[in-house]
Parts: sequence; structure tokens; C-alpha cells
Amino acid sequence: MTESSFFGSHPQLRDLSDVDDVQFLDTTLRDGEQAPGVSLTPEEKARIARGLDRAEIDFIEAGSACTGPGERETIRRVTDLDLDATVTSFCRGIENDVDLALDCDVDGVTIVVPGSDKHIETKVGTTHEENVQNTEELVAYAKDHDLWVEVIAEDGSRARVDYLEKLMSASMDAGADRICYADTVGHATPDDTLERIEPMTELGPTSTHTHDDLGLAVTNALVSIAAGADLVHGTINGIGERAGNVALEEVAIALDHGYGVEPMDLTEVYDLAQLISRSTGVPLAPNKAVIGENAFTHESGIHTDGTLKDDAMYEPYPPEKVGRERRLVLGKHAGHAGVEAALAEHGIDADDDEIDEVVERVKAIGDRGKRVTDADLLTIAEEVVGKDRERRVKLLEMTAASGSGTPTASVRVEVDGEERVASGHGDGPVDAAVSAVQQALGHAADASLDSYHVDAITGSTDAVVTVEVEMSRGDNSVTVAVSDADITRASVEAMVEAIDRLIENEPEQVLADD
Ligand SMILES: CC(=O)SCCNC(=O)CCNC(=O)[C@H](O)C(C)(C)COP(=O)(O)OP(=O)(O)OC[C@H]1O[C@@H](n2cnc3c(N)ncnc32)[C@H](O)[C@@H]1OP(=O)(O)O
Repeated sequence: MTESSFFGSHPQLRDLSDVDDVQFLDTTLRDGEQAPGVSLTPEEKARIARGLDRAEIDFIEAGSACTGPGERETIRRVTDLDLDATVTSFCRGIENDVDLALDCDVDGVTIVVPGSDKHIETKVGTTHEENVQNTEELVAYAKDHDLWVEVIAEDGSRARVDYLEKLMSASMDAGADRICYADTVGHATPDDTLERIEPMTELGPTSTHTHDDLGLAVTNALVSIAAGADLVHGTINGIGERAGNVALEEVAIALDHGYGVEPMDLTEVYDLAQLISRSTGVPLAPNKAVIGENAFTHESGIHTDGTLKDDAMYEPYPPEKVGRERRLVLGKHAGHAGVEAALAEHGIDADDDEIDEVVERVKAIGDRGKRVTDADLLTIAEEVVGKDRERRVKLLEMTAASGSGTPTASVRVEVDGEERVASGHGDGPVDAAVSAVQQALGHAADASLDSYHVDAITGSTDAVVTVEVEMSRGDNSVTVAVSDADITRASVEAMVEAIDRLIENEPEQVLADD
């Protein structure tokens, strides 16, 4: 935390560390779902809403009731959950939209009315005066129906400042609980934000809704709070229209780490981010703050060495703060300290010269543009340390069939020198083959598949694919990558090799035919 605050030194801004409470309105289920191609089922929305509630998010915008009966069913699934959060629906400045929201039993509505000339005249086709009057009537109508009401002036960042004040002031006078500044198209600089939101905060409780088209969504949210806003709209993972909404986890960590303000339970955020990514099909960028795969992963030798000496050497805050763990991985940039630590983790003793030899070979794999898996490291280490290793489990043969019927597969494996044959079925050929392997291996296959990742090396249908799996059994975990033109074969080979590694030091009985 800083001694003298940049924000606090500006006459119109408050010091963020003096802010008592900032609330969040999560709109992942509404604005987030507006990201092209995203559509959530009622079950998915309910699961995400429960996660948001666990993370102590204050408001959940569950959708836009006006969208249609399917959307209303998803909103009802959320309102039925009886969450601690206040559940809202987006409504246009239309009475019927409020009625449709009421049908979904929401606690409140965000009423979105046009704010800029463009939105008033060209989009909605009304006048400035009529827009104010309509807004007043709608707020009164929603309040008469016991709803919590926030009025959002759409495209507020391109609105005329005097008109924005007039519209927002009329909304508060009509009984709105809060008003919201919206940088709908992500056009605003911090100066634009301050110019518009500061007078709004004089009128009543003010929220801020920022988008990331200029990469300024977090900055503008922070400027808004410093100018007096006390509620931030945003989405987890920053999904949303175009370049997305402000990522709530980024605002949360900036407030927490920088200013000691805790607007949500950040320890829940990583699980939530993954759930949302899986449900929406929008992958998490590896370099994304807080939730990206690389946010707490160190590969380069200098960083790994520093991190081994002091966890905080190359991290602004510990991963546990956001429900994550640190990972040290090996690659082209590895150094002696990182390799030594990785070998120790796998119980391999090597002297300094042997470690240096392993470093050289690890770098050679990296130089070929490849990731270095645990299996690569262990194979290199075994060669360098001169330890011969007998594989206990080998895949000898595999066939898989899929078509209009249930996918099936059969495998022939060698287990401690003995051949076994088994078959299985599943949701697809990979699933069927994995089931067959599990049949063949019995208890030895009691390992969990923690991650499964496929990369096509070339972009055509005859591409060689690399399947990378991470599997664990008890406290041990291992990553293995296998490349093959056949995705099923690569998947099964990778899993069999991972299991072989995991049971390496286990007694013979573990592979007994059971
Ligand atoms: C900033 C934002 O995120 S805006 C939210 C975006 N969300 C959505 O669009 C929700 C999903 N939308 C839908 O399912 C459909 O667009 C519906 C059901 C809402 C409307 O469908 P349609 O009646 O077919 O209208 P259409 O989509 O063609 O056009 C939108 C209408 O909403 C009107 N409208 C847009 N914003 C507002 C507003 N803030 N207040 C009042 N009316 C508005 C437009 O003027 C237009 O009406 P018009 O055809 O009379 O000119």
C-alpha cells in the first residue's frame, strides 16, 4: 500500500484506502452471456449463480427477462435458489420489460435507458424530454412493485454531461435506489470517466459499468470508485460484449492488494473462473491476471531460483489468496536450481554435474519449441543418472470404433510382464479406450485425471496431435505428453504412461488381477 495516494492527491478524488465498502454487481449471466456464441442453460446459470453467491458477490444480474421464455426460465432457476445476493434482471426502458422481470420473481431491476444523443434519437427514436419522463414513470412503476431499482444511462460516456445529470437526477427523484454510469462502448479515458461520474455521485448512490475496448476498464472502475462510486458492475473472466466487461477479479485484487479493500471472497474466484470458462466455452487466456494458467507459474531459471529462495520474489501476492497454487515448470529457460527442485520432487538424487547435464537436455527440448513434461524430465534423468527403469505397464495394442452406435474400444496391455485384454465403451472413442484400460489395470488405474489438453501441431485433418495429461494418485502427480496422428491412441498412451509413472514405487499387489 502506498503512503500518499495518487487518487487522494487529486482534489475531486478520494484516497482508495479510505473507502469502507465497495459492492459488486456481477453481470456474467447477462452482459457476459451477450459475448458472441455464449448461451447458458438454466442448470449452468444456477451453478454459476451459486458460485457467485459463495464468493460473496452482492448483486447478480441473472439475465434479461425480455429476451424470451427460455431466458425467463434461466432467471427463475436463479431466483429459486434463494441466494444471499440480490438477484436482478436487465430491462429496457419499457414497462413490459419490468413486467417480464416481475414474472421471474427477481429482487430488483436494472433499467437501461438511452443516455447519449445517438441512443436517444437514432436508436430508440425518442426525444430528450420524453426519455426523462418515461424514465421517471418506469422507476415509479418498478418501485410500486417493490423492486430494487438501478437506472443505467446507456452510452453515458458519450452523453452530454448536463443531460446525463438531468436524467440521473430525475431517476433519483422518482425513487430509484441507485444510478449507474455506463461506458457502454468502452470509449472513455479516465478523464471522461471522472467528468461524468463525479457529478452523478452528488445525486445519489452511484454504480459504474465499464468495458475494456481501450484496455482501460479496470482503471476506469478505480477512477469511478475514487470519484465516489460504491458499486462496480463487471463479469468474472471479463467476458462480455466485444472486448468484454471489466473483470471483477481484477478490480477485486487491485482493491485488495493495492488498498486493503475486500469487495468479494477472492479465494473462490479461481474455481468460479474455471466453471464459467467451461460453461461458456470461452477459454481463459494463460496470461490473464488472477485466473490465467501462467499467473503463478514460473519457468525461467532466474525466477525459479528466486522463488525457491523466497516465495514472494516474483509474485505480487500469494496464489492462495485467489484459491490457487504456485507451479514451477521446466523449459528452454530452466536453470540448475529449478531442475534440482523438480528432480527432488520426484525423489531423484543427482549430483551437480548430473543436474547440469539434465538442464542442458531440458533446454534442448525447449529449443525445439516443445513443453517439457514430467515424463520428459524423468526419462532424461534416468538416462543421465544411469538408472535403468523397467516399465510396469505398457500399451501393446488398441482398437476403437465409433459411429452411429455406442463407441467401443478394446486394449491389450502388459502388466508386470503379463498380458491382459479388456474392452469398454464410453461417450466417445477416447472415453471408451480409457474405460478399457481401467478394466485391464483394475486398482492401478485409480488415478485422477486432473487435466487433459490436446494441441494440433498442424491445422489439417491429418495433423499430428499432442495430448498432454496431468494425473495424480495420492500425493503424487505427473504430466505426460504423447504425439500421434491418432488422438485416441495418443490419449491412451499418455494415460498409460502416466499411470506407469505413478505406480512406479508401489508394491506388486497393486497390479494384481482383481
Ligand atoms: C448495453 C447492453 O448491453 S444492451 C442489452 C443487450 N441485450 C439484449 O439485446 C437482450 C436480448 N435481446 C433480444 O432478445 C431482443 O433484442 C429483444 C427481445 C429485447 C427485442 O427484440 P425485437 O423486438 O425483435 O427488437 P430488436 O432486437 O430488433 O431491436 C431492439 C429494440 O429495442 C429498443 N431499445 C433498445 N434499447 C432500448 C432502451 N434502452 N429502452 C427502450 N427501448 C430500447 C430499440 O429501439 C428496438 O426497438 P424498435 O424495433 O422499436 O426500434
